[in-house]
Amino acid sequence: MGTLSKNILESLHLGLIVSCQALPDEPLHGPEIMARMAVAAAEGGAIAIRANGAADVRAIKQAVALPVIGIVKRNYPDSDVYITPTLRETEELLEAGADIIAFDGTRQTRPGNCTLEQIIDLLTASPAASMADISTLEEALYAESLGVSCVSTTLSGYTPYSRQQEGPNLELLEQAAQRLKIPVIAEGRISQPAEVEAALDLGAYAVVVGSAITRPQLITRPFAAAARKVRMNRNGNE
Ligand SMILES: CC(=O)N[C@H](C=O)[C@@H](O)[C@H](O)[C@H](O)COP(=O)(O)O
Repeated sequence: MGTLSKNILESLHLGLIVSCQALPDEPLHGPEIMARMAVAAAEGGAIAIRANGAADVRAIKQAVALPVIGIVKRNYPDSDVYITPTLRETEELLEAGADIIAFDGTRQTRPGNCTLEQIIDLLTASPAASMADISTLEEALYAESLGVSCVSTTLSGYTPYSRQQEGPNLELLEQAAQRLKIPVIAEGRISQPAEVEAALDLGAYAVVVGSAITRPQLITRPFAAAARKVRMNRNGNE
């Protein structure tokens, strides 16, 4: 890792990273909207932004003076791996100027003949830092052995063999933080400020929060459900 990417990684320490992502089927899809979302996150105190797609990465880098962690979500017919699955997506993010590039760090089969090792080798030779999105402790240890800059617990609950649970997998986070020498980022299903604090106390280098801050269609649901509950109770009692 070069000095620049080392400094960027260090700037994340004990901070909140906000994931600003909206897929094509989501109401807030589009680089301009995601750039405004990133400005709002920066105003709120985020120290870095995680973003999907080269266009969003470019727009966000123009809008805020924060490091950007880039991914490209792309589905291929021959693989379940969809977060920066091949060298093609990795190159798109390098061209877009992502400071840190995150990718599926599991050992699942990738599209084409691409391997995890190839992606990490490309990033190691690049100016960007690398972040392996893992779902188990074994994957975290393996990614570290391949020379990644950091790992993130992003994929816990999203691979068929990892622990499936509603909230964040803080146990995986704690174990990885104890065993690895590189930074371990907490990411996935963190929805309360107290969980951010808990993750940092358990050894997280930094914490990523996405949906709980940047997906208003999901944030609305529990409020609407609370109103619906009252409505149903009242109607039932009338
Ligand atoms: C599994 C997967 O595809 N995770 C994606 C990775 O970038 C995003 O959809 C998540 O929003 C992000 O990881 C943050 O997590 P949460 O939105 O739960 O705070």
